[in-house]
Amino acid sequence: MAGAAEAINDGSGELVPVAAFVDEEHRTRAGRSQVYDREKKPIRIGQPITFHSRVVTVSPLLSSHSRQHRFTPHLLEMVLKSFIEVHPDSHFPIQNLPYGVFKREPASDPRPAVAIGEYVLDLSVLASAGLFHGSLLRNSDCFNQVSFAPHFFLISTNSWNWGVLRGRKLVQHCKSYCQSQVPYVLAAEESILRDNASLREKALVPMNQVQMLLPITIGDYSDFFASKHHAYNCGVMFRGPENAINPNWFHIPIAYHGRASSIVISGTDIIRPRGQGHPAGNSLPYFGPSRKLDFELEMATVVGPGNELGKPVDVNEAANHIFGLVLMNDWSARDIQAWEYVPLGPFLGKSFATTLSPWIVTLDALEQFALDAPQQNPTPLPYLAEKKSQNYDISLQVSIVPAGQKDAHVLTRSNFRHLYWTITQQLAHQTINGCNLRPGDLLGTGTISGPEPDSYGCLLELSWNGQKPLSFGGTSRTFLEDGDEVIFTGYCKVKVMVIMLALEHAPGRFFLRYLKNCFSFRLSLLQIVLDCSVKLPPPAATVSFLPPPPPPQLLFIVIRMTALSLAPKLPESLSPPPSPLRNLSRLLFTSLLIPNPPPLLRYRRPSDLTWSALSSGRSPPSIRKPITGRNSSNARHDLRFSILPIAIIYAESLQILDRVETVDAVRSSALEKMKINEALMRLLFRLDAVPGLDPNVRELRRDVSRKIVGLQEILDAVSDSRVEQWDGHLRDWDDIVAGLEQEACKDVGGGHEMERFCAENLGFQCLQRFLRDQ
Ligand SMILES: O=C(O)/C=C/C(=O)CC(=O)CC(=O)O
Ligand SMILES: [Ca+2]
Ligand SMILES: [Mg+2]
Repeated sequence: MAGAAEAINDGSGELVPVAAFVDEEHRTRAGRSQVYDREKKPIRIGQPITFHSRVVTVSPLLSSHSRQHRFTPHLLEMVLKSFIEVHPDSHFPIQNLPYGVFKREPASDPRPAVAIGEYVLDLSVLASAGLFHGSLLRNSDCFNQVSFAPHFFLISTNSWNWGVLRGRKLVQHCKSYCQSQVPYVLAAEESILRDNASLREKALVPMNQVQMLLPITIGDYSDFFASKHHAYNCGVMFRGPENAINPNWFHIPIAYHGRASSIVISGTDIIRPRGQGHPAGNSLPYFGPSRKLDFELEMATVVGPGNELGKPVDVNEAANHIFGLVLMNDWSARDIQAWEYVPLGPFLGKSFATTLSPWIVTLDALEQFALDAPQQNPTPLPYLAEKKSQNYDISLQVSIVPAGQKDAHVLTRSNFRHLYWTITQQLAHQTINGCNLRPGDLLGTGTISGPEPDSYGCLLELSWNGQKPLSFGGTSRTFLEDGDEVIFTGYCKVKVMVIMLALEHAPGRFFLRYLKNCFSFRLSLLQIVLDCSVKLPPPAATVSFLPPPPPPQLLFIVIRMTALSLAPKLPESLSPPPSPLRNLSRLLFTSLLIPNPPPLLRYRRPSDLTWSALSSGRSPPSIRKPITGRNSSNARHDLRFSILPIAIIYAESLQILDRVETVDAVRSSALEKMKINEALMRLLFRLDAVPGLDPNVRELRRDVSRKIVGLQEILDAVSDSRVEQWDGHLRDWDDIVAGLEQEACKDVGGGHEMERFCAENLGFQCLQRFLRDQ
C-alpha cells in the first residue's frame, strides 16, 4: 500500500489512510464499518490508529459522512478469503454464497445448501453441529427441510412472531444467521470447520457428485413482459412498427399466469411439445411437434414473505418480499403460441416447460450491482411510482451447443439493466388487486432483450421469426433443433481496485477523500449458470396404431372422433340429425382405429348410417361388411393412398365455409368469394387426382365431390343475396337463406333423407351450423 504515503492533503485537515473499493467505472465504494490500515490489517470501529504521529479513532461516522459513496457490507466480503481453495473464475467465491437444494445420492433426502467454489456446503450438517445460533435457527429443523420455502419463508409462521418481525427484516434476520455465520465458518482465519476434518468431510460435498433440485416449492408462477426492446420487437413482427407496443404497456407491467407444475431444474431434457399451429391457407390447423421451439432469456424473482389476501404490497416495500433471483428459460413454441394467444394470452405454447437455475442469488448479494432503472415515461400511476427505482447490472448471455457438436457458440449478450419495469414494480402490480403472494412464488421478468440485434433475448427476435437464420459453427438456426443444448449464463463482474481513502479530520467533522489507486485485482462474482437441452419426443401412444406416417390432419380427425365416440348415448328422440358427413368421419375412424385394418370396409350411401347405429357404439352393419375378393394388404393400400387423402380433402372443405365471419366476409367482398371459390376448386382438383381403382373409393370420392360442389353453390347463394332487392329494400338475410334452403339441399349431395330433414327441421342456416358442428 505504498500509495498511502501519497495521500492528498488539500490543506483543510489531517488525512488518515484507510481502504475502500471502487469498480471499473471508478465509482467509489467502501465498507460500511470495516477499514484497513496500511498493512491491510482490518481496523475495528472504535479502534485507535496512529497516523502521522497522531492517534485517530475510526468511528462509525465514516459511513454516515460518505453518503455520496455506496457502502455495502458485501464489498467488505470481497477481501474475505476462505480456507477452501476457490479458483478465481469460480462462480461461487465466498462473496457469493447462493442458496440451493441438493441430493447426495439418488435415494438420499434433499438438503438446503450454499455453494462455495467447487463444493456445496450442507447446511443441515452445520446445524446439527450447533453452528447456527440465535433463537430462530438453533432449535429449528429448517435445515432438514426439502426446500427453502419452509426454511426461509414459513419459519415465521411456525416459530416467530410474525407481527413483530415482518417482511424483509425477517428474511434478513434469517439470512443474517447464514450470511454472517456461513462466511464466518468458511473464512480462512476461522478454525471451527477448517480444523475439524470429520465435520468438514460431512459438510462439504464436491459439486460434481451431487444432484441439484428445484430450490423452492413453487405454488404460483407468473411471467411478466418487462423489457421494452422485447415488447417492441414482438410488436413490430406481429403488428408493424406503428402499433408495435400497445398503449397499456406503458402503464401496466403486463404478465400472464404461467404453469408451475412444469417448472424444472437446469439440466432437465425438454421434450418438444406437440400442438396446433396456424392453418396454411384454407386448410386445417397444423398439428404436430412444434416447428418453432424457442428459448426466452429471463430471470425470475423468488418471493420471500408473502402478503395477506386483500392487502397489496406497497411498491416501496416490495423488496422486503423478495428473497432472491434465479435465471429462467421460458421455453416457447412460437407456432403454437401464435395460433392460440388471441384473445386470452399464452397457454400451451409456454406451459410445457420452464427451466430454472439451481442457485438463488439473494437481493442482498446483488445490492452492490444495483443501478438506476430506465426513466419511465409516462410517469407510472402512484401505486407503481417508486422512491428509488433500481435494476441490477447482471450480464446475461445465451450460448448453444448445436446438436452433434461439442463447442458452445454465444448467440446473444444482454443485461438485466434493460428491464423497463423493475421487479419491485412487478411484485407491487401483481398484488394491487389484493391477490396474495406466497413464499416460494415465482415472478418471471419476461424476455430480457437489449437495444442491439445481438442482444435480443430469444430466437424469435434474433432470427426475426425465422426470416434471418443465424450462422455459427458451420451450421445455422432459425429455431431450436432436436439435440441442441442451450446454456444461459448470468454474472456480475466487478474489477475491484483497492484505493486509499482518507479520513479527513477537520474540526468536529470527518470526510472521506479519494486518494490514489494502490493496487487492483479482478474478482468475478455471482456467476450463475443455467444449462438445458432439448431432445426428440417419444412417439405419442395415441397415434401408434395409425399407418405410418400419420398425416397431421388425419391425427386431428382421429382426436375429434375419439371425443365423439365417448359421447353419451342419447335417446333417439333427442338425438342429433343423421349426418352424412359425420358418418363419413365415423367410417374412417372405425377403419383406422383397428390395429390390423380389416379388409376395406364397404361404403354405401351416407344415409345408410343412422345416428342410432353410431350412438349404440357398434359399427352399423353396412360398414362392417367386407368387400369381397380383396385381401387385407390391398385394403391397407387403399386406406393409405385413397381413403386418407379423400378424408383430408373432405376435412379441409369443412373448414372453408364454417365460420360466421367467413360468411360475412363473402357477403361483403367479391375478392373473398373468389378466394374461397378457388380454394374449393383446388380441393376438387386434388380429389380428382386420388386413384380410384376400387368402386367403393370412387363412390366415396363422388360423395365428397358433391359436397364440395354443394359448398360452391352455398357460396354463390350467400354472395348473390348481397345485392338482391325486394320491394326496394334489402331483403332480410334470414328470409333469403330460408328461401334458398330447399333448392340448395337438393344439390348438396346428402340424398333424399338429408333433403327432407333440412326442409322439415332446420332451414338453410342449418348448413352453416351443420358445417360448423362437424
Ligand atoms: O406482442 C405481442 O402480441 C405478443 C408478444 C409475445 O407474446 C411475446 C412473448 O412470448 C411473451 C413473453 O416474453 O413471454
Ligand atoms: Ca416469457
Ligand atoms: Mg414457460
